[in-house]
Amino acid sequence: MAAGAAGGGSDELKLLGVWVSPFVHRVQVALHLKGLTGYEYAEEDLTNKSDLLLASNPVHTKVPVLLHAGKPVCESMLIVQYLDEAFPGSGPALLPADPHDRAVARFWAAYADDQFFASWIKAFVGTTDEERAAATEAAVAALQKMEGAFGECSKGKAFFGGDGPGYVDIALGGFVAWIRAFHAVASVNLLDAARTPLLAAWAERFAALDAAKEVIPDVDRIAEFAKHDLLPLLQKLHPKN
Ligand SMILES: N[C@@H](CCC(=O)N[C@@H](CS)C(=O)NCC(=O)O)C(=O)O
Repeated sequence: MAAGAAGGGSDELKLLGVWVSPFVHRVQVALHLKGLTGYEYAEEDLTNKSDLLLASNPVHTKVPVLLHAGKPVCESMLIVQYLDEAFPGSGPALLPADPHDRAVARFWAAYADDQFFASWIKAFVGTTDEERAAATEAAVAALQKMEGAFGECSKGKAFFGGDGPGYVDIALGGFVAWIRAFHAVASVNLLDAARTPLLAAWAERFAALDAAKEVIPDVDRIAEFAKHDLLPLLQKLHPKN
């Protein structure tokens, strides 16, 4: 996929992913923003992982993995940082230049995973209504904190990264299509404009980016996956949970 003009050494890039993964979408959006669109994409079957995935990410055996000239980089947000460092001349910098702003951006990107996503996933996999409701509430509370972060990071501009999307936009933006799919499937709008007006407007802007439109699949397709395939897949991958 994603043929197009190979920019700055992107012909040496290979991405191992699955089409529906928000973590893979982060990397695809970052590659697009950097103009590194000539990479090779390999779709994984998580129930039958390729030897390349197992060898490239032996610790977690998860996607995304980015191979650059054959050398693997694992973990979506570490891959985004790597792209900034390995391809400084390609596209805009995704992390801020100022060291303190960078630290703040890394803090909120980690928060999106450790607080927002970690709570929200239980709204999908929770076994009781109470568990799922508590998880949804915790996910909303995390987004309310990120509403405050938006003001701090954007300094009144359109994105966490300022005038254009950056590191935190990619971190949270990777989840926007899934948040919309969750709305469709569970009838819960996590990005309600009454509760988090800045983030609700930001999500519209993020979803309208070419980089997002070109790499992130339709919400309906993700919603179908969430409805029918997510739990069986997770049970197959992690039978003891
Ligand atoms: N923290 C990782 C999370 C990646 C992740 O959870 N990937 C899932 C797909 S969405 C996966 O590969 N799961 C395979 C497994 O659990 O065995 C990142 O940011 O890259």
